[in-house]
Amino acid sequence: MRYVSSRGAAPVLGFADVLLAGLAADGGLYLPAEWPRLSESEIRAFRTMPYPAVALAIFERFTGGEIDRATLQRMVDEAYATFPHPAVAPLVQVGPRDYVLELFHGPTLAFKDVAMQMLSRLMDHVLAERGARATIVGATSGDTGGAAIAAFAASTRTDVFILFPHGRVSPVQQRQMTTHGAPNVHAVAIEGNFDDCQALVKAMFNDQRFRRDTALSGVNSINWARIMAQITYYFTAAVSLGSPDRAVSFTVPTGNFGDIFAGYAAKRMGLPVDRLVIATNQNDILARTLASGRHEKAGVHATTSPSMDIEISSNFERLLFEAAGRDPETVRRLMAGLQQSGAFTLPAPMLETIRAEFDAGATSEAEAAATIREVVEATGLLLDPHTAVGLSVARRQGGDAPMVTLGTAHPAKFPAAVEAASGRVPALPASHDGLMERAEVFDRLPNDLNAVQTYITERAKAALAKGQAA
Ligand SMILES: Cc1ncc(COP(=O)(O)O)c(C=O)c1O
Ligand SMILES: N[C@@H](CCOP(=O)(O)O)C(=O)O
Repeated sequence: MRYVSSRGAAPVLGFADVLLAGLAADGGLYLPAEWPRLSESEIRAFRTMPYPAVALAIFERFTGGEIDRATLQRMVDEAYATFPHPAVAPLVQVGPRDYVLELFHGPTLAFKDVAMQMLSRLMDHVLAERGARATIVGATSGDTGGAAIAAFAASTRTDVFILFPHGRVSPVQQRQMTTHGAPNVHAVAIEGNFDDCQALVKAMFNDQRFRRDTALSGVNSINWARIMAQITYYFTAAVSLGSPDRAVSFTVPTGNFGDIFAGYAAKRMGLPVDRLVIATNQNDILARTLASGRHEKAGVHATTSPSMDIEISSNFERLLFEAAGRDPETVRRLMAGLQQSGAFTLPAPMLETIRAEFDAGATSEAEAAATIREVVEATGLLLDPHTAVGLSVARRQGGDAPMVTLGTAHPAKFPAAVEAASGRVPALPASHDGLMERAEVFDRLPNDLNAVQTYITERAKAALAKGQAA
Protein backbone atom coordinates (compact mmCIF):
# COMPACT_ATOMS: atom_id res chain seq x y z
CA MET A 1 0.00 0.00 0.00
CA ARG A 2 1.40 3.38 -1.04
CA TYR A 3 0.27 6.81 0.12
CA VAL A 4 0.11 10.07 -1.86
CA SER A 5 -0.08 13.66 -0.67
CA SER A 6 -3.17 15.76 -1.39
CA ARG A 7 -0.80 18.45 -2.74
CA GLY A 8 1.12 16.07 -5.01
CA ALA A 9 4.65 17.34 -4.32
CA ALA A 10 5.73 15.10 -1.42
CA PRO A 11 7.33 11.68 -1.77
CA VAL A 12 4.99 8.70 -2.17
CA LEU A 13 5.45 6.66 1.03
CA GLY A 14 4.57 3.33 2.60
CA PHE A 15 2.54 2.95 5.81
CA ALA A 16 5.33 3.17 8.41
CA ASP A 17 6.79 6.32 6.86
CA VAL A 18 3.37 7.95 6.62
CA LEU A 19 2.75 7.05 10.26
CA LEU A 20 5.87 8.91 11.37
CA ALA A 21 5.54 11.75 8.86
CA GLY A 22 2.22 13.14 10.14
CA LEU A 23 1.85 16.01 7.71
CA ALA A 24 3.32 15.50 4.19
CA ALA A 25 6.48 17.46 3.38
CA ASP A 26 4.54 19.66 0.88
CA GLY A 27 2.03 20.67 3.58
CA GLY A 28 -0.58 18.24 2.25
CA LEU A 29 -2.26 15.24 3.87
CA TYR A 30 -1.53 11.63 2.95
CA LEU A 31 -4.19 9.31 1.54
CA PRO A 32 -3.98 5.76 0.16
CA ALA A 33 -2.99 5.79 -3.52
CA GLU A 34 -5.98 3.49 -4.08
CA TRP A 35 -8.88 2.61 -1.79
CA PRO A 36 -8.76 -1.04 -0.71
CA ARG A 37 -12.12 -2.78 -1.41
CA LEU A 38 -13.89 -5.34 0.74
CA SER A 39 -16.36 -7.76 -0.85
CA GLU A 40 -19.95 -8.10 0.39
CA SER A 41 -19.14 -11.48 1.90
CA GLU A 42 -16.10 -10.08 3.74
CA ILE A 43 -18.29 -7.31 5.17
CA ARG A 44 -21.07 -9.75 6.07
CA ALA A 45 -18.55 -11.87 8.00
CA PHE A 46 -17.92 -8.87 10.31
CA ARG A 47 -21.41 -9.44 11.81
CA THR A 48 -20.13 -12.25 13.99
CA MET A 49 -16.63 -10.93 14.69
CA PRO A 50 -15.59 -9.06 17.86
CA TYR A 51 -14.47 -5.45 17.46
CA PRO A 52 -10.69 -6.17 17.58
CA ALA A 53 -11.01 -8.79 14.83
CA VAL A 54 -12.80 -6.33 12.54
CA ALA A 55 -10.15 -3.72 13.33
CA LEU A 56 -7.39 -6.17 12.42
CA ALA A 57 -9.07 -7.04 9.10
CA ILE A 58 -9.29 -3.35 8.21
CA PHE A 59 -5.83 -2.30 9.39
CA GLU A 60 -4.21 -5.10 7.37
CA ARG A 61 -5.56 -3.46 4.21
CA PHE A 62 -3.66 -0.28 5.02
CA THR A 63 -0.42 -1.49 6.56
CA GLY A 64 0.41 -3.33 3.33
CA GLY A 65 2.39 -6.13 5.02
CA GLU A 66 4.83 -3.70 6.70
CA ILE A 67 3.79 -5.00 10.14
CA ASP A 68 3.45 -8.75 10.50
CA ARG A 69 0.02 -10.13 11.36
CA ALA A 70 0.89 -11.47 14.82
CA THR A 71 2.34 -8.11 15.90
CA LEU A 72 -0.62 -6.20 14.52
CA GLN A 73 -2.98 -8.61 16.25
CA ARG A 74 -1.20 -8.11 19.58
CA MET A 75 -1.41 -4.33 19.24
CA VAL A 76 -5.10 -4.43 18.35
CA ASP A 77 -5.89 -6.76 21.26
CA GLU A 78 -3.97 -4.58 23.73
CA ALA A 79 -5.46 -1.33 22.39
CA TYR A 80 -9.07 -2.46 22.69
CA ALA A 81 -8.52 -4.20 26.04
CA THR A 82 -8.29 -0.64 27.44
CA PHE A 83 -12.03 -0.30 26.72
CA PRO A 84 -14.03 -1.75 29.62
CA HIS A 85 -17.19 -2.15 27.47
CA PRO A 86 -17.19 -5.63 25.86
CA ALA A 87 -18.48 -4.22 22.55
CA VAL A 88 -15.84 -1.43 22.58
CA ALA A 89 -18.29 0.81 20.64
CA PRO A 90 -21.88 -0.15 21.55
CA LEU A 91 -24.90 1.04 19.57
CA VAL A 92 -27.92 2.40 21.48
CA GLN A 93 -31.32 2.97 19.88
CA VAL A 94 -32.85 6.38 20.73
CA GLY A 95 -35.75 6.55 18.26
CA PRO A 96 -37.53 4.50 15.59
CA ARG A 97 -34.76 5.23 13.07
CA ASP A 98 -32.10 6.84 15.29
CA TYR A 99 -29.12 5.24 17.01
CA VAL A 100 -26.17 6.61 18.99
CA LEU A 101 -22.82 4.89 18.54
CA GLU A 102 -21.09 5.23 21.90
CA LEU A 103 -17.41 5.81 21.18
CA PHE A 104 -16.50 7.10 24.64
CA HIS A 105 -15.84 3.98 26.69
CA GLY A 106 -12.05 4.31 26.47
CA PRO A 107 -9.53 5.67 29.00
CA THR A 108 -10.29 9.39 28.46
CA LEU A 109 -13.99 9.14 27.66
CA ALA A 110 -13.91 10.43 24.07
CA PHE A 111 -13.82 8.84 20.61
CA LYS A 112 -10.15 9.83 20.25
CA ASP A 113 -9.15 6.86 22.44
CA VAL A 114 -10.27 4.43 19.73
CA ALA A 115 -7.52 5.59 17.40
CA MET A 116 -4.97 6.93 19.86
CA GLN A 117 -4.60 3.64 21.77
CA MET A 118 -3.66 2.04 18.45
CA LEU A 119 -1.47 4.89 17.26
CA SER A 120 0.82 4.84 20.31
CA ARG A 121 1.42 1.12 19.84
CA LEU A 122 2.05 1.46 16.10
CA MET A 123 4.50 4.30 16.64
CA ASP A 124 6.44 2.61 19.43
CA HIS A 125 6.70 -0.52 17.28
CA VAL A 126 7.98 1.30 14.18
CA LEU A 127 10.38 3.46 16.21
CA ALA A 128 11.76 0.41 18.03
CA GLU A 129 12.34 -1.36 14.71
CA ARG A 130 14.29 1.67 13.52
CA GLY A 131 16.09 2.22 16.83
CA ALA A 132 14.71 5.78 16.78
CA ARG A 133 12.86 8.33 18.93
CA ALA A 134 10.29 10.91 17.84
CA THR A 135 9.02 14.24 19.10
CA ILE A 136 5.26 14.33 18.86
CA VAL A 137 3.52 17.67 18.66
CA GLY A 138 -0.27 17.85 18.78
CA ALA A 139 -2.96 20.51 18.89
CA THR A 140 -6.13 19.93 20.84
CA SER A 141 -9.46 21.58 21.42
CA GLY A 142 -9.76 19.28 24.42
CA ASP A 143 -10.06 15.60 23.61
CA THR A 144 -7.16 14.69 21.33
CA GLY A 145 -4.71 15.98 23.95
CA GLY A 146 -6.01 13.88 26.82
CA ALA A 147 -6.26 10.78 24.66
CA ALA A 148 -2.73 11.26 23.32
CA ILE A 149 -1.30 11.78 26.79
CA ALA A 150 -3.05 8.68 28.14
CA ALA A 151 -1.89 6.61 25.18
CA PHE A 152 1.72 7.87 24.99
CA ALA A 153 2.49 8.26 28.70
CA ALA A 154 3.89 4.72 28.72
CA SER A 155 5.81 5.21 25.47
CA THR A 156 9.55 4.75 25.75
CA ARG A 157 10.35 6.26 22.36
CA THR A 158 8.44 9.52 22.19
CA ASP A 159 8.33 12.95 23.79
CA VAL A 160 4.90 14.49 23.52
CA PHE A 161 3.96 18.18 23.43
CA ILE A 162 0.27 19.01 23.45
CA LEU A 163 -0.85 22.57 22.71
CA PHE A 164 -4.30 23.47 24.04
CA PRO A 165 -6.20 26.79 23.91
CA HIS A 166 -5.89 28.44 27.32
CA GLY A 167 -9.26 28.74 29.08
CA ARG A 168 -11.21 27.10 26.27
CA VAL A 169 -11.28 23.44 27.33
CA SER A 170 -13.50 21.94 30.02
CA PRO A 171 -12.01 21.43 33.52
CA VAL A 172 -12.13 17.64 33.09
CA GLN A 173 -10.40 17.85 29.70
CA GLN A 174 -7.72 20.13 31.13
CA ARG A 175 -7.00 17.88 34.10
CA GLN A 176 -6.73 14.82 31.88
CA MET A 177 -3.85 16.66 30.21
CA THR A 178 -2.22 18.29 33.23
CA THR A 179 -2.29 15.67 36.00
CA HIS A 180 -0.79 12.58 34.31
CA GLY A 181 2.69 12.91 35.85
CA ALA A 182 4.50 11.27 32.92
CA PRO A 183 7.97 12.76 32.34
CA ASN A 184 7.82 12.39 28.52
CA VAL A 185 4.64 14.45 28.19
CA HIS A 186 4.24 18.25 28.23
CA ALA A 187 0.91 20.08 28.28
CA VAL A 188 1.18 23.66 27.01
CA ALA A 189 -1.60 26.25 27.28
CA ILE A 190 -1.47 28.64 24.31
CA GLU A 191 -2.93 32.14 24.42
CA GLY A 192 -5.28 31.57 21.49
CA ASN A 193 -7.95 29.26 20.13
CA PHE A 194 -7.68 25.75 18.70
CA ASP A 195 -7.05 27.04 15.17
CA ASP A 196 -4.04 28.97 16.52
CA CYS A 197 -2.71 25.78 18.15
CA GLN A 198 -3.24 23.81 14.94
CA ALA A 199 -1.55 26.54 12.86
CA LEU A 200 1.48 26.37 15.17
CA VAL A 201 1.67 22.60 14.70
CA LYS A 202 1.44 22.88 10.90
CA ALA A 203 4.06 25.66 10.86
CA MET A 204 6.42 23.39 12.80
CA PHE A 205 5.86 20.62 10.26
CA ASN A 206 6.54 23.08 7.44
CA ASP A 207 9.84 24.18 9.04
CA GLN A 208 11.98 21.43 7.48
CA ARG A 209 15.00 22.09 9.71
CA PHE A 210 12.97 22.00 12.92
CA ARG A 211 11.21 18.91 11.63
CA ARG A 212 14.49 17.11 11.01
CA ASP A 213 16.24 18.27 14.19
CA THR A 214 13.42 17.18 16.47
CA ALA A 215 12.36 14.05 14.51
CA LEU A 216 8.90 15.58 14.44
CA SER A 217 5.78 13.45 14.29
CA GLY A 218 2.08 14.14 14.82
CA VAL A 219 -0.97 12.54 16.39
CA ASN A 220 -3.73 14.78 15.10
CA SER A 221 -5.99 13.44 12.40
CA ILE A 222 -3.64 14.92 9.80
CA ASN A 223 -1.88 11.59 10.50
CA TRP A 224 -3.42 8.97 8.20
CA ALA A 225 -3.18 6.25 10.87
CA ARG A 226 -5.73 8.17 12.99
CA ILE A 227 -8.25 8.02 10.15
CA MET A 228 -7.48 4.35 9.50
CA ALA A 229 -8.23 3.44 13.10
CA GLN A 230 -11.51 5.37 13.05
CA ILE A 231 -12.84 3.44 10.01
CA THR A 232 -13.51 0.27 12.05
CA TYR A 233 -16.54 1.53 13.95
CA TYR A 234 -18.42 2.52 10.79
CA PHE A 235 -18.22 -1.14 9.77
CA THR A 236 -19.15 -2.59 13.17
CA ALA A 237 -22.14 -0.24 13.52
CA ALA A 238 -23.39 -0.77 9.96
CA VAL A 239 -23.18 -4.58 10.03
CA SER A 240 -25.06 -4.71 13.31
CA LEU A 241 -27.90 -2.88 11.50
CA GLY A 242 -27.94 -5.23 8.51
CA SER A 243 -25.14 -4.09 6.19
CA PRO A 244 -24.07 -5.02 3.59
CA ASP A 245 -27.71 -5.97 2.84
CA ARG A 246 -28.96 -2.60 4.08
CA ALA A 247 -27.52 0.90 3.65
CA VAL A 248 -26.97 2.95 6.81
CA SER A 249 -26.54 6.74 7.22
CA PHE A 250 -24.23 8.45 9.70
CA THR A 251 -24.36 11.88 11.32
CA VAL A 252 -21.03 13.03 12.70
CA PRO A 253 -20.41 15.91 15.13
CA THR A 254 -17.68 17.60 13.14
CA GLY A 255 -14.73 19.92 13.71
CA ASN A 256 -11.50 18.86 12.06
CA PHE A 257 -13.40 16.54 9.63
CA GLY A 258 -11.29 13.49 10.56
CA ASP A 259 -14.08 11.39 11.98
CA ILE A 260 -16.48 11.89 9.09
CA PHE A 261 -13.67 11.36 6.60
CA ALA A 262 -13.18 7.91 8.16
CA GLY A 263 -16.86 7.26 7.27
CA TYR A 264 -16.17 8.38 3.73
CA ALA A 265 -13.19 5.98 3.62
CA ALA A 266 -15.44 3.12 4.83
CA LYS A 267 -17.81 3.89 1.95
CA ARG A 268 -14.96 3.89 -0.58
CA MET A 269 -13.96 0.49 0.84
CA GLY A 270 -17.39 -0.92 -0.05
CA LEU A 271 -19.57 -0.26 3.01
CA PRO A 272 -23.07 0.71 1.82
CA VAL A 273 -23.32 4.13 3.45
CA ASP A 274 -26.37 6.10 2.34
CA ARG A 275 -25.75 9.67 3.61
CA LEU A 276 -22.85 11.15 5.56
CA VAL A 277 -24.17 14.13 7.52
CA ILE A 278 -21.80 16.81 8.81
CA ALA A 279 -23.15 18.27 12.07
CA THR A 280 -21.63 21.51 13.36
CA ASN A 281 -22.27 23.86 16.25
CA GLN A 282 -22.30 27.63 15.65
CA ASN A 283 -18.87 27.23 14.06
CA ASP A 284 -20.64 26.31 10.87
CA ILE A 285 -18.09 26.90 8.09
CA LEU A 286 -18.68 23.40 6.69
CA ALA A 287 -22.48 23.70 6.73
CA ARG A 288 -22.16 27.04 4.91
CA THR A 289 -19.76 25.51 2.40
CA LEU A 290 -22.20 22.76 1.48
CA ALA A 291 -25.07 25.23 1.24
CA SER A 292 -23.33 27.83 -0.93
CA GLY A 293 -20.05 26.42 -2.27
CA ARG A 294 -18.21 29.27 -0.53
CA HIS A 295 -15.74 28.15 2.15
CA GLU A 296 -15.15 31.27 4.21
CA LYS A 297 -13.76 31.93 7.68
CA ALA A 298 -15.97 34.01 9.93
CA GLY A 299 -14.24 33.84 13.35
CA VAL A 300 -14.46 31.15 16.02
CA HIS A 301 -17.22 31.24 18.67
CA ALA A 302 -16.82 29.58 22.07
CA THR A 303 -19.68 27.09 22.59
CA THR A 304 -20.76 24.39 25.03
CA SER A 305 -19.31 21.83 22.58
CA PRO A 306 -15.76 23.26 22.75
CA SER A 307 -14.03 20.37 21.01
CA MET A 308 -15.83 21.41 17.83
CA ASP A 309 -14.92 25.10 18.08
CA ILE A 310 -12.83 24.84 14.94
CA GLU A 311 -12.77 26.80 11.71
CA ILE A 312 -9.75 25.43 9.86
CA SER A 313 -11.02 21.93 9.31
CA SER A 314 -7.84 20.08 8.33
CA ASN A 315 -9.27 16.93 6.83
CA PHE A 316 -11.59 18.81 4.51
CA GLU A 317 -8.46 18.98 2.34
CA ARG A 318 -8.62 15.19 1.94
CA LEU A 319 -12.19 15.50 0.67
CA LEU A 320 -11.19 18.33 -1.68
CA PHE A 321 -8.56 16.02 -3.17
CA GLU A 322 -11.16 13.32 -3.74
CA ALA A 323 -13.79 15.71 -5.12
CA ALA A 324 -11.22 17.24 -7.49
CA GLY A 325 -10.67 13.80 -9.04
CA ARG A 326 -7.40 13.59 -7.08
CA ASP A 327 -5.96 16.61 -8.88
CA PRO A 328 -3.35 18.10 -6.47
CA GLU A 329 -3.10 21.31 -8.50
CA THR A 330 -6.74 22.15 -7.67
CA VAL A 331 -6.12 21.39 -3.99
CA ARG A 332 -3.04 23.62 -3.93
CA ARG A 333 -5.01 26.48 -5.53
CA LEU A 334 -7.92 26.20 -3.08
CA MET A 335 -5.66 25.91 -0.03
CA ALA A 336 -3.61 28.90 -1.17
CA GLY A 337 -6.84 30.91 -1.38
CA LEU A 338 -7.74 29.91 2.16
CA GLN A 339 -4.28 30.84 3.39
CA GLN A 340 -4.20 34.20 1.61
CA SER A 341 -7.75 35.50 1.88
CA GLY A 342 -9.46 33.17 4.37
CA ALA A 343 -11.79 31.80 1.69
CA PHE A 344 -12.25 29.86 -1.52
CA THR A 345 -15.15 29.00 -3.78
CA LEU A 346 -15.62 25.38 -4.78
CA PRO A 347 -15.84 24.78 -8.52
CA ALA A 348 -19.44 23.66 -9.32
CA PRO A 349 -18.53 20.04 -10.23
CA MET A 350 -16.66 19.61 -6.94
CA LEU A 351 -19.61 20.95 -4.97
CA GLU A 352 -21.94 18.55 -6.79
CA THR A 353 -19.60 15.63 -6.08
CA ILE A 354 -19.51 16.49 -2.39
CA ARG A 355 -23.28 17.02 -2.18
CA ALA A 356 -23.83 13.61 -3.81
CA GLU A 357 -22.53 11.94 -0.64
CA PHE A 358 -22.71 14.51 2.16
CA ASP A 359 -25.37 16.63 3.82
CA ALA A 360 -24.68 19.22 6.51
CA GLY A 361 -26.47 21.12 9.24
CA ALA A 362 -25.62 23.50 12.06
CA THR A 363 -27.14 23.57 15.55
CA SER A 364 -27.67 26.48 17.92
CA GLU A 365 -26.76 26.28 21.60
CA ALA A 366 -30.47 26.21 22.47
CA GLU A 367 -31.19 23.32 20.07
CA ALA A 368 -28.30 21.27 21.44
CA ALA A 369 -29.47 21.86 25.03
CA ALA A 370 -33.06 20.96 24.09
CA THR A 371 -31.81 17.71 22.51
CA ILE A 372 -29.98 16.74 25.72
CA ARG A 373 -33.15 17.44 27.74
CA GLU A 374 -35.56 15.66 25.39
CA VAL A 375 -33.42 12.56 24.97
CA VAL A 376 -32.81 12.05 28.69
CA GLU A 377 -36.51 12.52 29.41
CA ALA A 378 -37.58 10.11 26.66
CA THR A 379 -34.90 7.43 27.00
CA GLY A 380 -32.88 8.03 30.19
CA LEU A 381 -29.73 8.44 28.06
CA LEU A 382 -27.65 11.49 28.95
CA LEU A 383 -25.85 12.93 25.90
CA ASP A 384 -22.77 15.11 25.93
CA PRO A 385 -23.10 18.45 24.10
CA HIS A 386 -21.13 17.27 21.02
CA THR A 387 -23.29 14.18 20.55
CA ALA A 388 -26.34 16.40 21.10
CA VAL A 389 -25.23 18.64 18.21
CA GLY A 390 -25.02 15.50 16.09
CA LEU A 391 -28.39 14.07 17.10
CA SER A 392 -30.10 17.41 16.72
CA VAL A 393 -28.93 17.60 13.09
CA ALA A 394 -29.64 13.87 12.51
CA ARG A 395 -33.27 14.25 13.53
CA ARG A 396 -33.79 16.85 10.79
CA GLN A 397 -32.66 14.48 8.03
CA GLY A 398 -35.06 12.64 5.75
CA GLY A 399 -34.55 9.16 4.31
CA ASP A 400 -35.47 5.63 5.36
CA ALA A 401 -32.03 4.26 6.17
CA PRO A 402 -31.18 3.77 9.86
CA MET A 403 -29.37 6.90 11.08
CA VAL A 404 -26.38 6.42 13.37
CA THR A 405 -25.17 9.51 15.23
CA LEU A 406 -21.63 9.22 16.51
CA GLY A 407 -21.55 9.61 20.30
CA THR A 408 -18.18 11.30 20.54
CA ALA A 409 -17.76 12.03 24.25
CA HIS A 410 -19.02 11.03 27.70
CA PRO A 411 -21.36 13.60 29.26
CA ALA A 412 -19.23 13.78 32.42
CA LYS A 413 -16.48 15.56 30.46
CA PHE A 414 -18.85 18.54 30.15
CA PRO A 415 -20.86 18.51 33.42
CA ALA A 416 -21.72 22.22 33.51
CA ALA A 417 -23.34 22.25 30.05
CA VAL A 418 -25.12 18.95 30.63
CA GLU A 419 -26.50 20.07 33.99
CA ALA A 420 -27.63 23.42 32.58
CA ALA A 421 -29.49 21.61 29.79
CA SER A 422 -31.02 18.74 31.74
CA GLY A 423 -30.80 19.45 35.46
CA ARG A 424 -28.80 16.22 35.83
CA VAL A 425 -25.18 15.99 36.93
CA PRO A 426 -23.33 13.27 34.99
CA ALA A 427 -20.94 11.27 37.18
CA LEU A 428 -17.36 10.57 36.12
CA PRO A 429 -16.61 6.83 35.97
CA ALA A 430 -14.50 5.30 38.78
CA SER A 431 -11.45 5.33 36.47
CA HIS A 432 -11.40 9.11 37.02
CA ASP A 433 -11.60 9.05 40.84
CA GLY A 434 -9.43 11.82 42.29
CA LEU A 435 -8.85 13.53 38.92
CA MET A 436 -10.24 16.90 40.04
CA GLU A 437 -8.13 16.93 43.22
CA ARG A 438 -4.75 16.15 41.66
CA ALA A 439 -2.16 18.93 41.22
CA GLU A 440 -1.88 20.33 37.72
CA VAL A 441 1.40 20.74 35.82
CA PHE A 442 1.44 22.74 32.60
CA ASP A 443 3.24 25.63 30.98
CA ARG A 444 1.69 28.71 29.41
CA LEU A 445 3.04 30.24 26.21
CA PRO A 446 2.03 33.06 23.85
CA ASN A 447 0.65 32.26 20.41
CA ASP A 448 4.10 32.68 18.96
CA LEU A 449 5.89 30.12 16.78
CA ASN A 450 9.34 31.11 17.93
CA ALA A 451 8.47 30.81 21.62
CA VAL A 452 6.84 27.41 21.11
CA GLN A 453 9.69 26.06 18.97
CA THR A 454 12.28 27.20 21.53
CA TYR A 455 10.29 25.52 24.32
CA ILE A 456 10.05 22.25 22.39
CA THR A 457 13.62 22.30 21.10
CA GLU A 458 15.08 22.68 24.59
CA ARG A 459 13.14 19.72 25.92
CA ALA A 460 13.08 17.46 22.85
CA LYS A 461 16.76 17.77 21.97
CA ALA A 462 17.83 16.74 25.47
CA ALA A 463 15.53 13.73 25.31
CA LEU A 464 16.68 12.80 21.79
CA ALA A 465 20.32 13.03 22.88
CA LYS A 466 19.61 10.85 25.93
CA GLY A 467 17.84 8.32 23.67
CA GLN A 468 20.82 8.17 21.29
CA ALA A 469 23.28 7.73 24.16
CA ALA A 470 21.24 4.89 25.70
C1 LIG B 1 -16.17 15.24 21.46
C2 LIG B 1 -15.82 15.58 20.07
N1 LIG B 1 -16.78 15.53 19.14
C3 LIG B 1 -16.53 15.84 17.85
C4 LIG B 1 -15.27 16.25 17.45
C5 LIG B 1 -15.04 16.55 16.00
O1 LIG B 1 -14.36 15.50 15.37
P1 LIG B 1 -13.48 15.78 14.08
O2 LIG B 1 -12.46 16.79 14.49
O3 LIG B 1 -12.89 14.48 13.73
O4 LIG B 1 -14.39 16.34 13.06
C6 LIG B 1 -14.24 16.33 18.39
C7 LIG B 1 -12.86 16.76 18.04
O5 LIG B 1 -12.24 16.35 17.15
C8 LIG B 1 -14.51 15.96 19.71
O6 LIG B 1 -13.55 15.96 20.63
N1 LIG C 1 -11.57 18.14 18.55
C1 LIG C 1 -10.20 17.81 18.54
C2 LIG C 1 -9.42 18.72 17.65
C3 LIG C 1 -8.26 18.02 17.04
O1 LIG C 1 -8.75 17.04 16.20
P1 LIG C 1 -7.92 15.87 15.58
O2 LIG C 1 -8.93 14.78 15.38
O3 LIG C 1 -7.36 16.38 14.33
O4 LIG C 1 -6.84 15.45 16.54
C4 LIG C 1 -9.70 17.74 19.96
O5 LIG C 1 -10.47 17.39 20.82
O6 LIG C 1 -8.57 18.03 20.24
